[in-house]
Formats: sequence, structure tokens, C-alpha cells
Amino acid sequence: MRRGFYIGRFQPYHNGHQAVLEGIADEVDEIIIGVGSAQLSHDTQNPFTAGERVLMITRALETIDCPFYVIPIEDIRRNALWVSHVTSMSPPFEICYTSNPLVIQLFREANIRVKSPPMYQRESLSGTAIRQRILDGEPWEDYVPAPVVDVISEIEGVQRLRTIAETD
Ligand SMILES: Nc1ncnc2c1ncn2[C@@H]1O[C@H](COP(=O)(O)OP(=O)(O)OP(=O)(O)O)[C@@H](O)[C@H]1O
Ligand SMILES: NC(=O)c1ccc[n+]([C@@H]2O[C@H](COP(=O)(O)O)[C@@H](O)[C@H]2O)c1
Repeated sequence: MRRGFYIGRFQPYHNGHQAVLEGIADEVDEIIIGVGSAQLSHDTQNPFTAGERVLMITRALETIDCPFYVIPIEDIRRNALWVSHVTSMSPPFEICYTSNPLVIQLFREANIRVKSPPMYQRESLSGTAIRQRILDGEPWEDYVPAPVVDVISEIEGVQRLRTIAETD
């Protein structure tokens, strides 16, 4: 059984993440998606709770042809221990997919194979750009899978982000 691990904050989960996961689905038998910085929510860079992000990802991947698990992972203060923390929370995996330089370094030092997927339309497909569009009142819905639009609507996420931004 070949499992791949993909980590991100997913604030929100967007079409770039979806494209990466569709690619990973062709390479492994099962996917583990780590929802990073799980303890963070209700700030302008991290508006959504871990549970809300789990909902976005689970619904967006409903039709993917690969079994997957979504697990929240809180940050810890010691980078040197972080990979052990991750592996203690996750089903076993043999390859980590990430483009984050610190994550690459930490996994390589732990002798876990790392692969960096290509970036898709990075100018528009980034959590930062999408949060800014929401705040600016510009259309953002085309940059995330349709179920993510539904989840953000269900939790009144647009209003939350705007309210938080006023006080942050
Ligand atoms: N457009 C994209 N195409 C492919 N991979 C992406 C894209 N955007 C982000 N990623 C990757 O997805 C993983 C998770 O990223 P993350 O959740 O931080 O998204 P982000 O869009 O970079 O968010 P933010 O702008 O909030 O930091 C990282 O490895 C990141 O490099
Ligand atoms: N010491 C730690 O807690 C530690 C170290 C490296 C990455 N992380 C987390 O991993 C995730 C990486 O995701 P991104 O690639 O989206 O930045 C983030 O949530 C980040 O906080 C945590």
C-alpha cells in the first residue's frame, strides 16, 4: 500500500490544491491530507477552523478516484520535532508532497522522500490572493471548487473574514 502525504493550511482550499491532489491520486494508492496550523482560525491569514477546512476538502474530493484521509495537525514550537509529531498523527506514508522549503528540509532530514508538485496559476491560485479578493469584494468563486463556495456560504465565511479584517 503506497500512501502519499500532502500538507497545507488550506485557508481556503483552492483549485491549485485540487489540481495537485488529482495528480497525486495517479501516483499513490491512498492520500493523507494534513490540515496544518490546525489550532489557528479567526485571523485574516487563517480565517477558517480546522473542522471547516476538513469539510471543504472532504466535499471537494468527493468524486476523486482515490481513498483519502483528512487529518488536522496543530503546530508545535520545535521544528526539529515536527516530523515526528506529524507521523504520530497520520496513517503511515512513504512520500510527502510539498513545495514549502521548511517542510522539504524537515522531511528530507527525517529520510522521508519528498516530491514538489508544479504550481498552477500561482498569481490567482493562492490562499492569500483569494482572501484578498474576498475582502475587496471581487469575484473569487471561480478559484475554488464549487463545494468550497458552499461551505464558505454555510459558515458565513465572507462576513467573518471582513469582520476579522476590520479588527486585525
Ligand atoms: N496554485 C498552486 N498550485 C500548486 N500548488 C499550490 C498552489 N498554491 C499552493 N500550493 C501548495 O499547496 C500546499 C499548501 O499550501 P497553502 O495551504 O499554504 O496554500 P497557499 O495558497 O500557498 O496559501 P497562503 O497564500 O494562504 O499561504 C503548499 O505546498 C503550496 O506550495
Ligand atoms: N514547527 C511546526 O509546527 C511546523 C513546522 C513546519 C511546518 N509546519 C506547518 O505545516 C504547514 C505547511 O503548510 P504550507 O505549505 O501551507 O505552509 C503549515 O501549517 C505550517 O505551520 C509546522
